[in-house]
Amino acid sequence: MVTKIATDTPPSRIAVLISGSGTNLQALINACNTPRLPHAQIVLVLSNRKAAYGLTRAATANPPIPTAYLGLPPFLRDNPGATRADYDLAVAREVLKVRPDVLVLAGWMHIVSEGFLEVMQGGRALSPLLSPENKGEDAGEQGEPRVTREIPVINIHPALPGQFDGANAMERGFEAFQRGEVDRLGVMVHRVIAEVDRGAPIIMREVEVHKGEDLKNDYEPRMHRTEWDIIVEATKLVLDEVRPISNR
Ligand SMILES: Nc1nc2c(c(=O)[nH]1)N[C@@H](CN(C=O)c1ccc(C(=O)N[C@@H](CCC(=O)O)C(=O)O)cc1)CN2
Ligand SMILES: NCC(=O)N[C@@H]1O[C@H](COP(=O)([O-])[O-])[C@@H](O)[C@H]1O
Repeated sequence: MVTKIATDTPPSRIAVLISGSGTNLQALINACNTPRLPHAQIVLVLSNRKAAYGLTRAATANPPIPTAYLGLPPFLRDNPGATRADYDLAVAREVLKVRPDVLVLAGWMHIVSEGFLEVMQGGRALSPLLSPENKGEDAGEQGEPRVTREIPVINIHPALPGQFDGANAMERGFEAFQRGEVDRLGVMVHRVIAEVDRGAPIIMREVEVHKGEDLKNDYEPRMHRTEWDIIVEATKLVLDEVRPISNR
């Protein structure tokens, strides 16, 4: 079934946070404006690591995608007295500037604060950056306006719900399987809540794994292929919720 989308409606806007190679970002770039992700545009790629190859993927995309780098250590260095929570609000500020319909965490290796999620949900306004009297407080009228419509935040995580929360989940899962502690592994895209990797799954998929096989040469490539499928499917699902095709 071909989805006819009125050409005068603006495309759906996707912002992506990364920290590394960006193969999941590449999957989104390749899927944009195809039936897998129709009438969609990536409007920002932000990394917390300067050397993230994903920034190059964005800059060399056709057309090039705007990029930004915002690292925690340099932020704290350049803003004496600032906190990690202030850093998260600075990241939120960059995201709000591009008015995304969805925010995708694709290999973003930084745990975001409750304050960050509140801003995305529209439950809190951004205070003028680090304004002493408003540091951390909800500035409301002095600060920038709250988002008028919640920006869903989704994350891809290389484990099944409740299995291996946190960093290095793919490696930890693989080793646990080889030790016989688990009998199935997989990957999920979930909504992001304060509790790491505990947000509601949007899509989860098992990934084939075999005793005695190699992590780098066998399991990891299989995991990535599955990730590239479900990050596109989940992003489309969420965009269809936010901007149903009929409204596009
Ligand atoms: N509040 C949330 N923030 C994030 C979530 C989430 O579910 N809730 N998902 C992560 C992605 N992720 C797992 O999918 C993950 C990423 C990073 C870490 C972590 O321990 N990060 C350390 C730093 C590690 C490093 O720099 O290498 C940290 O943030 O201090 C855990 C889970 C994205 N954010
Ligand atoms: N906990 C979060 C996490 O571990 N995310 C994982 O980081 C990798 C990023 O790859 P990429 O930079 O090639 O997209 C992916 O495997 C993703 O699942």
